[in-house]
Amino acid sequence: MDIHHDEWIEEQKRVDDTVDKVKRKEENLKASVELVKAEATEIRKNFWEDVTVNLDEPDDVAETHTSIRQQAELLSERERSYGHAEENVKTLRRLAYSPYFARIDFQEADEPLEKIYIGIASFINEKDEHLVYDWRAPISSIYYDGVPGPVSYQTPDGFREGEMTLKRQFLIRSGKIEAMFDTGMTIGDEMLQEMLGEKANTYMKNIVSTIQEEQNRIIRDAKSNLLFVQGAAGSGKTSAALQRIAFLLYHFRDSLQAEQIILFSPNKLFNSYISKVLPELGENNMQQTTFLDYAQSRLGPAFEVESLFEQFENRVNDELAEAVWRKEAIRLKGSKSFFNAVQSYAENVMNDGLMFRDIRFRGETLIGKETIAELFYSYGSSYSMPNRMNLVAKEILRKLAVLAKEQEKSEWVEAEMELLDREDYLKAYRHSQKGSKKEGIRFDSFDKEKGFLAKEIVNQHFARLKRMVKRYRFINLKSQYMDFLKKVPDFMDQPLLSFKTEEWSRIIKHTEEYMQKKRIYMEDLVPFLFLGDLITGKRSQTSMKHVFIDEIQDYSEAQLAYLKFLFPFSKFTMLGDINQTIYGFGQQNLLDSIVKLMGEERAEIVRLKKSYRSTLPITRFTKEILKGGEEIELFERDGDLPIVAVVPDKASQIELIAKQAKELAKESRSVAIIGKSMKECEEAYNYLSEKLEITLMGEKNTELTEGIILLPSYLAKGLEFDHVMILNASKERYTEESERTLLYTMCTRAMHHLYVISVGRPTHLLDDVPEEYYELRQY
Ligand SMILES: Nc1ncnc2c1ncn2[C@@H]1O[C@H](COP(=O)(O)OP(=O)(O)OP(=O)(O)O)[C@@H](O)[C@H]1O
Repeated sequence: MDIHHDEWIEEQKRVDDTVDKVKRKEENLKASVELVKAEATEIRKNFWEDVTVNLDEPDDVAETHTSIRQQAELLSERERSYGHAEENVKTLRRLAYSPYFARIDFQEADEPLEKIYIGIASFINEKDEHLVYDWRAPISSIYYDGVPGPVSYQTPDGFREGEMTLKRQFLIRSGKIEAMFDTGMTIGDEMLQEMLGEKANTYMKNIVSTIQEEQNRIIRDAKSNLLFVQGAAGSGKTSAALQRIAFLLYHFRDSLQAEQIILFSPNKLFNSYISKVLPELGENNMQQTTFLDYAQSRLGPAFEVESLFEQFENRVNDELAEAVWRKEAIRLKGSKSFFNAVQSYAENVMNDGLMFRDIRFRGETLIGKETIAELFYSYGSSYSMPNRMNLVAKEILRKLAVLAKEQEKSEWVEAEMELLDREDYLKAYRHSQKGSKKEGIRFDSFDKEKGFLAKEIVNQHFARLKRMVKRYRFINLKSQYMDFLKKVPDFMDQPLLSFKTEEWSRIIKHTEEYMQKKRIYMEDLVPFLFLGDLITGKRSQTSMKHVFIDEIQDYSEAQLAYLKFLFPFSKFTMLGDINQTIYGFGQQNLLDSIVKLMGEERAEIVRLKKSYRSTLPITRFTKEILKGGEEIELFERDGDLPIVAVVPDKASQIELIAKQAKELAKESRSVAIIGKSMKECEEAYNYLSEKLEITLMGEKNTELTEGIILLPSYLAKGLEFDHVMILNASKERYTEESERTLLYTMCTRAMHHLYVISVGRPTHLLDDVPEEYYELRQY
């Protein structure tokens, strides 16, 4: 809709006026930030002068303690308000750049017309008038949900109704209106076109100005315990999830902190890719992790989890014998029945069969595993598991104290005492002074000195044992898990899928061998940790209020069940696309199994069908790679046809990529060459790096690099690039039907240009794509 020139001038005047006020406030705030900063520095500098330190009498010690605490509190209060004020300055700076992106005119019956301007944060003038409303304020919801005409929105005091007489969108940069549209639609396409036509960045941007109606449902849902979003590639799942976090932090600002929200993302690159969205909206980032990292932290140093890289490479490089048996093992160990079997088994061993370790010292058994087992079973099953283990640990520690005493007289202690050098001796001596009320205590007899030193030596050696006991390391979890694997058919509520006994024994053998190397397969991670948690009674994370899981289609049922177990009181938001499965757990009815697993009554399902990331020709092409991709809706954005380039050999592939990538890089800093596996990428890198400036992204990389990058499919998950080139999508390279979703995921990373290169005949997965949807180039 055309907007009259006068009106444009009027609006620009209002922008100028708002920016002016924002800048003035920023200046004032900056001055007070400096003041608070100076105060904090002063307190820190004079910390010890301003506290009363006197340790003569117990009363003085208490007073000193209080004085230090008060001073520390004062300091942290100042530092907090400094941090807070600095955040506000940053928000004001962003508002000065672009104060708002929308205006709606709203009229309630018998009330004057209100002009509501909406931006990334609210801005109030000295007369307490809202010059800008936060996009999350209740009234702003009309902008996202409604079209001009009768509208209503919910406030904490109930519904308000009225008429929206105007809906206007702005694109403002550096205080200048660059574009302005009046729209009769929910969110006008012109604005969206503007946004989507922009170039990719190494960081994701926020979408507050153009949130779509169905995305808004995800963002503003404050009620559901389980919110499940099934959305096509590029439909804005991740974007909506992040805006949702910002919304929740605003809506529940008195009761919800960013640390009480955790997001599980597919890999570390993705973590950094999304890390700026919330800070840009003036919010702190939630906790962010990958399932692997999270699990590794629960596992501790005893085992190292198979990396993302190994997991994928082992499976896709079919020449590895491992690929064959693992597919089935992964399916089984990731099933809910298997997870349930862990629980039944754990209940069973509460009565009999728990495995312990001897507590050994200097090659001898101090407390035998049988003794520990006896001790454990002496506490009946009426004790809760955490209590029972706690009591066992206490009893072991008590026994250790007695044994330590006995050790003091042993020969090895004498021998060590003789070997003590002056340094060690002094250390022991100083230690003897610790906690002593009278300073300057002396070893007044040789025996006393000897006795003391002996005790010190034994204590030092026993400290490690005590630590292990406190961490329940007397439980032999590894053997227990192996025992479980052997007995699992007895605990499953359905037969072991297609396994024959000897096949199952082979899997157990492989698992054991791997664990002997202190490694653990990804599919063993959940059953192993869960078994450990049930046996030790480890607590789950009850304080987490929201758990977000992105790329849910790559989670097994067991992983999901485990997350539910870990976060029993959390609300879950899950985002996924069954068409982007790359690990192939084969969950066809992902949604059904999730709802069943989570057992949620208040479950909400939102489907996002429209794909925004790519140009229309790219989406049309990628949609055809899928069987049953009809559900995906195209967003009208012009662009070139994708190119399928057939080259005769690998050397010509390298030549072509080098040439094309150089061309593309001239107009964009975001060019990605995506290979199926890392092995393939490394191979290409060896040649390409001689011809052009290129970065190979590996598992260790935690940040996306600008320019031309080379990365394997599983690291490209969730990311997007202006231009994408797919490495060798040939008939030989993509043979299996199950790789359809993998190829789809890779191709859908492209925003503006897509090149699929094939050495020889392209994969059959492209057979159904109509010829007119791409340009075929034979080299
Ligand atoms: N309402 C919107 N306004 C502007 N841009 C949008 C909107 N929704 C999505 N986008 C853009 O579309 C692209 C894809 O979004 P996003 O990565 O959130 O999708 P996704 O569903 O998580 O994708 P995938 O599953 O393929 O990883 C991003 O560039 C995002 O900025």
